Amino acid sequence: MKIINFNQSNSLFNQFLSEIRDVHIQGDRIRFRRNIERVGEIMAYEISRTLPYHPVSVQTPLATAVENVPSEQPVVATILRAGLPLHQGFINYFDHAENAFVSAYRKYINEDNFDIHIEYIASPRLDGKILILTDPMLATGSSMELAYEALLTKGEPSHIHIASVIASRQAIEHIKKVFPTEKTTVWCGAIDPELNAHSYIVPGLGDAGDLCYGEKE
Ligand SMILES: O=P(O)(O)OC[C@H]1O[C@H](OP(=O)(O)OP(=O)(O)O)[C@H](O)[C@@H]1O
Ligand SMILES: O=c1cc[nH]c(=O)[nH]1
Ligand SMILES: [Mg+2]
Repeated sequence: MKIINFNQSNSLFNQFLSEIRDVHIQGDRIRFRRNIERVGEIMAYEISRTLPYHPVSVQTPLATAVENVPSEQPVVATILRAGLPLHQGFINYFDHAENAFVSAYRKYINEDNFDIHIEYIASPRLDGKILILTDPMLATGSSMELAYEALLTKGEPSHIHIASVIASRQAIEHIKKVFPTEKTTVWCGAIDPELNAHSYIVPGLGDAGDLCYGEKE
């Protein structure tokens, strides 16, 4: 399985990620969402380099130009609700993509233990298509695993790109076990070392859904 960690090279991406993490900046909700969207835009651009391309002739006002354009458009899928700004970033660039949505949330049994509930899925057929699964946080990796399981009821994608802002080391190990190695690529902004007792990523960024949209009860 190919794992691409944006933290390992220097670019503007790191500026966006540092603002996303920064407790003194992330409270500016519109900036937080927009920074996550910008991460999605950069990741979409990088993933676009891996697509198949073919040449097309374009009529300019003066003559004909030949340009290479993608031969296939991906299906961009996200996990509600924290995935929405990342998803928006992807479709800002993949503007011809199909879209899929899955809801997943942690239902706490007690302070430290929870089950993940999937209740909603809206997706096109996925057979033979390139699937991009977006979620800003890969903590245990279970939401991503269960969302993928739910999406498989819509067909087998030809390739799966998992895109997340911050992953834990544990989630990366989990993803390696439960996704098909030969056709999965993971793109993440950083791989953090730990999970705390509530299975939050440390240092992480806090609660991505709440930072985007406010607390839920
Ligand atoms: O890897 P995991 O351990 O499954 O945790 C990651 C999940 O947690 C967050 O969503 P959350 O459950 O907080 O829902 P929300 O988007 O409604 O805030 C995040 O967006 C992931 O979906
Ligand atoms: O660190 C984490 C883990 C799960 N969900 C979040 O929003 N943050
Ligand atoms: Mg949340």
